[in-house]
Amino acid sequence: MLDLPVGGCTPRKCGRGITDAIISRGEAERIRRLAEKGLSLGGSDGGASILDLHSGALSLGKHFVNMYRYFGDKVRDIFTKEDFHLYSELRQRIQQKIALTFGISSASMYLTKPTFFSRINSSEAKTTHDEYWHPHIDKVTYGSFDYTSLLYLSDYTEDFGGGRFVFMDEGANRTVEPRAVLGCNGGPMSLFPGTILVVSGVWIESATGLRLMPGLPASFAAFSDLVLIVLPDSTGRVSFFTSGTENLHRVEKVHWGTRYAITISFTCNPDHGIGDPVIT
Ligand SMILES: O=C(O)CCC(=O)C(=O)O
Ligand SMILES: [Fe+2]
Repeated sequence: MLDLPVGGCTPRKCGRGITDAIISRGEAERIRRLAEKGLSLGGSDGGASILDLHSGALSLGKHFVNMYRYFGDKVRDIFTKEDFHLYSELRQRIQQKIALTFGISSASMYLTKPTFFSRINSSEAKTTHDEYWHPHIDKVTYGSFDYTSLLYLSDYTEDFGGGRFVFMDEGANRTVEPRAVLGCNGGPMSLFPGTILVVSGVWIESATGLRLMPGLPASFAAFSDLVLIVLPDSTGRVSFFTSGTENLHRVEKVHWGTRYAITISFTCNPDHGIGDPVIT
């Protein structure tokens, strides 16, 4: 295995990308069923539940349990080896896509924690864990992240309303000292042509080339060149970005229905790396 220093991984250019071309709808639906099975064992009393196959963390009421300990053999009955194999396969594909886009070595990035499924509905928040809508910077919130990816597992307007992902560029520019920029060594921000291009909308890479994201208002470009609102027609879509202050973001409140996604995160620091989950 190629063992590059962090120099081959740490973002030199900050950026964002979005693609529908690496994970099929069918694969996304299969992985959503895995999430549904796992989350059916628990679930938050409020609107936001998580399931982390790595640590076993599962929302339950107002708390979390380790589902591997709490449910024991029952967990082994509901997840199959194929489920875990698919999870690992999709993770690898996303990792390779990020490496290719940012010009780094896939072997120099490591999966890190937390990497988790999220299920959000419109129930009222019961604890702060249910408050998923706050603007945040992943590297600040989670520490080890260098690259964040989000795999969407349900469809905006079909399965749920509200719940769009929003990059908050103006806020980031206002509140962040240049010196405090994390993660991209002060380098420029890239919106990758061929992956994402914000001129009069958001262009998404698909199996047949580029296509304009459906469902955005014609007035979208008037917002700002850099504020992206990512979601419509989303099952199987992967959004990925550098995790520093350049990518301050939030999720709108979900108004109806249920929204599934998975946050898959990568670090350049091998000490913070984690392995794929295994069924024991
Ligand atoms: O689900 C999303 O669209 C974003 C989730 C997020 O921001 C996070 O997990 O840090
Ligand atoms: Fe985030």
